[in-house]
Amino acid sequence: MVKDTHRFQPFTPEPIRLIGEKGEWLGDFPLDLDEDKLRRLYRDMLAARMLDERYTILIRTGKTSFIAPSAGHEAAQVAIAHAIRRGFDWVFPYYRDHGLALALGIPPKELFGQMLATQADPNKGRQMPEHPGSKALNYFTVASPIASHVPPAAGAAISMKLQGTGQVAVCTFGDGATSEGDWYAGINFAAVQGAPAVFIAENNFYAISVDYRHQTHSPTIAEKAHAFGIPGYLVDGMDVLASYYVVREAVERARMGEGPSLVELRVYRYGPHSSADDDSRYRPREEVEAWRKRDPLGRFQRFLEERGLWNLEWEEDLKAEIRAELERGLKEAEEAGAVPPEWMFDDILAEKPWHLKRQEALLREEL
Ligand SMILES: Cc1ncc(C[n+]2csc(CCOP(=O)(O)OP(=O)(O)O)c2C)c(N)n1
Ligand SMILES: [Mg+2]
Repeated sequence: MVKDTHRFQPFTPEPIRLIGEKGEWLGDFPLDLDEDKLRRLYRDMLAARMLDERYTILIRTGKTSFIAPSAGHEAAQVAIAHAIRRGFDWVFPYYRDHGLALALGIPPKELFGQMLATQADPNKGRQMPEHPGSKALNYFTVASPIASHVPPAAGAAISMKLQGTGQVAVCTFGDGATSEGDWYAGINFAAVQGAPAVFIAENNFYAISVDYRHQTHSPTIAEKAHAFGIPGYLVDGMDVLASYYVVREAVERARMGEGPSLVELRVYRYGPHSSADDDSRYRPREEVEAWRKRDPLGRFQRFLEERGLWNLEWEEDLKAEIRAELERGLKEAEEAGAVPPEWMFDDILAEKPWHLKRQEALLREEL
C-alpha cells in the first residue's frame, strides 16, 4: 500500500488534480476527510472571497491605500492553512495571502486593523497595508521585497531541525519570485541542510504586467526543484483537495526528516495586480473570463453538492454569518482608533539610539 506521505509523483507533465470540472473525485485513493472538514474548506474559501471583496470596498471608499486582490487564489491559500499544524508550524507568506491568513485564524479585527493602521493591528500599524503578521500564529510579517523572505524561511527551518522541534516552515510566493536570487539562495540552502521546509509558488502567470513566458524560460516552476535535488510537484491550485493533499504530504515528509519540497499551485488572479494597476493594458478580458469558468469555489461547490453537502440555503446562511463576522471585525478595528504616529519609534532596538530620540522629539513638536 502506498503510504499517505508518498501518494503523489513529483515532476508530472500535467498538474495533479483530484476534483474534475463537474465536481467528480478523480483520486486513486479513498477520500479520508469527514463532512465537517469538507464543509470547513468551502466556508474558508467563501470567507476568503468575501474578505477580498470587502478589501476592495475599503480602497474604493478611501479607507486604505493599497490592496492586492486574491480572488482566484482561494483554493491554494485555504488548502495551505489546513495542511499545516496551526500555531505550531511557521508560515512565511507573501502579500497576496489574506485568504491564507484568515483561514489560519488571524482574527478579522487584526487583519482590518492592519489594513487601516489602527491600534487593532498587533504590529502597531507600521507596515504598508496587506502586510500582516501574527506572533500568536507564527505568521511571519510580510516582506515587500520579492523573495526576501525565502532565506529567513530556510533559516527558520534549519533552526527547527537543529533543535529537533518537529515544526515545519512553509513559505509562499508568486511565480515572479522564482526568478529572484534570494529564492535560489534560500531553497538551495534549505535543501543542502535537509531542513523541514515547504516552498510553495502560487503561480498566477503574471508578475504585475510581466507574463510567465517573459520572466522564466522554465516550462514549469515545479521542475526548478531538480536543480536543488528536491521533489517538485505541479498541482492544479484551483482544486482545493489536490492542493491540500499535496501540500499536507510535503509538510509531513518534511516533519519526518525527509527534507524540503517545492510545490507549484497553478492559480489565476481575477483582479488587477494591486489597487495601483490596470490589468486591461496587458491581458485580454477573454483570458480572465476563461479562468473564471474554472473557479475554485464553483468546482468545490459541485463536489459538495454531489455528496449532499451543499445547497443554496446553506450557502446563504454561510454568507450571512461570514458577512456579520467581517463587519464586526471591521467595526472593532475602526473603534480601536488610529495608531499614534510616535509608535513608529517603538520596538526597534533595545535601547533607542540618539538619532531616533531626536527624530521622535521633532515629531512630537509637530503633533
Ligand atoms: C525585489 C523586488 N522587485 C520588484 C518589486 C515590485 N513588485 C512588487 S509585486 C511584483 C510582482 C511579483 O509577482 P509574483 O511573484 O508573480 O506574485 P503575484 O503578485 O503575481 O502574486 C513586483 C515586481 C518588489 N516588491 N521587490
Ligand atoms: Mg504572479
